[in-house]
Amino acid sequence: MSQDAWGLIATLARAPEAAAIRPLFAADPRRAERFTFRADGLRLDLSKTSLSDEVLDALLALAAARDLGGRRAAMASGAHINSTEDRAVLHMALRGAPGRYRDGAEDASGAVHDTLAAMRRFTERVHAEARFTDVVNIGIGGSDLGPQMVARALHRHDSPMRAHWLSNADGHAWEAMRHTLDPARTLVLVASKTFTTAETMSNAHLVRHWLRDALGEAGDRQLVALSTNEKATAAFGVPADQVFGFKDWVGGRFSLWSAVGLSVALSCGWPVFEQLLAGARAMDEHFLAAPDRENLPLLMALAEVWHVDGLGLRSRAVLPYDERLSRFPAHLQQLEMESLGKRVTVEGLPAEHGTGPVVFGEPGTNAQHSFMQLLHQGTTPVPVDFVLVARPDHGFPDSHRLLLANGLAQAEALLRGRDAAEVRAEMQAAGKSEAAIEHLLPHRLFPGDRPSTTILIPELSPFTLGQLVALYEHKVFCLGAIWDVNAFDQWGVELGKQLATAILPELSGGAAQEHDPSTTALIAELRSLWPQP
Ligand SMILES: O=P(O)(O)OC[C@H]1O[C@](O)(CO)[C@@H](O)[C@@H]1O
Repeated sequence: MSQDAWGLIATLARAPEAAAIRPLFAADPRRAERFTFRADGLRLDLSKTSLSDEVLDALLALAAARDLGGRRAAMASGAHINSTEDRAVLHMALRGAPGRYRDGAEDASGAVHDTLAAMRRFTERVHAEARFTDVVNIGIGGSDLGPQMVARALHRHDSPMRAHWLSNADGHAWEAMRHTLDPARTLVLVASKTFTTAETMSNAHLVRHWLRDALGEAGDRQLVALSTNEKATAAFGVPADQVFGFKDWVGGRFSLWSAVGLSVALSCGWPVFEQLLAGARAMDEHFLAAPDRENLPLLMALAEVWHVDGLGLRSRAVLPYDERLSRFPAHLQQLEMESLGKRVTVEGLPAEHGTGPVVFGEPGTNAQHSFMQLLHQGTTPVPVDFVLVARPDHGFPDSHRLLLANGLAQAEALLRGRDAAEVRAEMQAAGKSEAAIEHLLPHRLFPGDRPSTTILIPELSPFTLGQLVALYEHKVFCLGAIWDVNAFDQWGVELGKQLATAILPELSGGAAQEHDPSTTALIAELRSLWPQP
């Protein structure tokens, strides 16, 4: 059944005009309206893609053939859909009402609400005491990217605390940061689901040492752990009442809503964190209840299937036109590529279809002055997600108009392109000679018909950011279901970790191990350039 649906998509994609967008607008004056979808004030415009009614019907049939609805219900019911780790996938329970989601016999959201209450008490006490001005979050991957992205987006000049992010194993990061901090006024969060991640534990040791140097053993009172591994947090010396836990059914890249979000609550305030959860909850309810044809995460996923599998476009750019969302592309890189960068199906067979594309991005307008050249005139189209925010939170309306005009213009330019007649007329009007026109013409043409999606939110609030992030989380779920890959494991990160552990002693003078000749030579040269005792 799903083979037929894939077959139809392949047939539609082979049509000569399959990638064309402008003819679709020409044929349907209502296209913009008909391919725009909404959920609680968030607007998703898919009209600037080559999705036609026929293509969308075929994609919806594929989703049905893949039992998208049944798989979604399985996730919400706490079934162990993360089959390679034998775990449920219940990040929706982190923002659900008590009683809404179950983990076997347990009320999953109930347990979450106990932790939330403890996080709230802790946050409010820290703010009331006003002893700490700064919070350092030590973590990497999902224990850094999500909360960092959110806190950077929602922090204001009058927010309760400053936040700092220590993720890279590179000691230069801590070297640069420590001079900006007063140990007596700094709270340190060690965020790690496993509490074994090498980079995080290395940084945690550096920072604990710094606290103890300045404050003696009392420095440990300033350590807070956000982890599922209580034993390891105790062994590290974190006071038990400063450990905030979560369950193994929270994947790292989906964990910003859990205790891992404590840095958001501390730096931005508890009401901000609560509203963030409320926004995500609204998107969850939309995802669970909206019909397929109006279901925003599913529709975004279907557009991606069309681009990747139908049109062979293996990358996608994310351009938030809002400086506060500067880390949003980085968060999506992990969310999407760690989830969907898989080459075998859930059953372990070779994937028959293209899976996760390369995701990259930068905020606009900066992106326009770096990689947009390739998107406009490179040989392969790169679909773009534009994120626009209607109302700014500053008093510089001219800046905001300039920003929005650019975001809209980029999407328009990708779609309409620029043909020879237009370029020629422009150059003639500028007084160029015919020879110059002929010389420059090919360089100044834009093919157009390059797809983009525009997400418009009325303002960047904790609620709308919660909606936005959950929208992408559910899109990832849908793609995992359609491509038949486990979107919730990440075995691909293991090999490098193991090899690094083996190489480590060699860099401190240990016996040479067996490697490929290139690695052996590099280790030897490093040892001679930076000899270790
Ligand atoms: O929270 P932890 O256990 O330190 O893991 C950090 C990150 O490492 C990974 O396991 C692999 O990169 C991510 O999935 C995770 O977010």
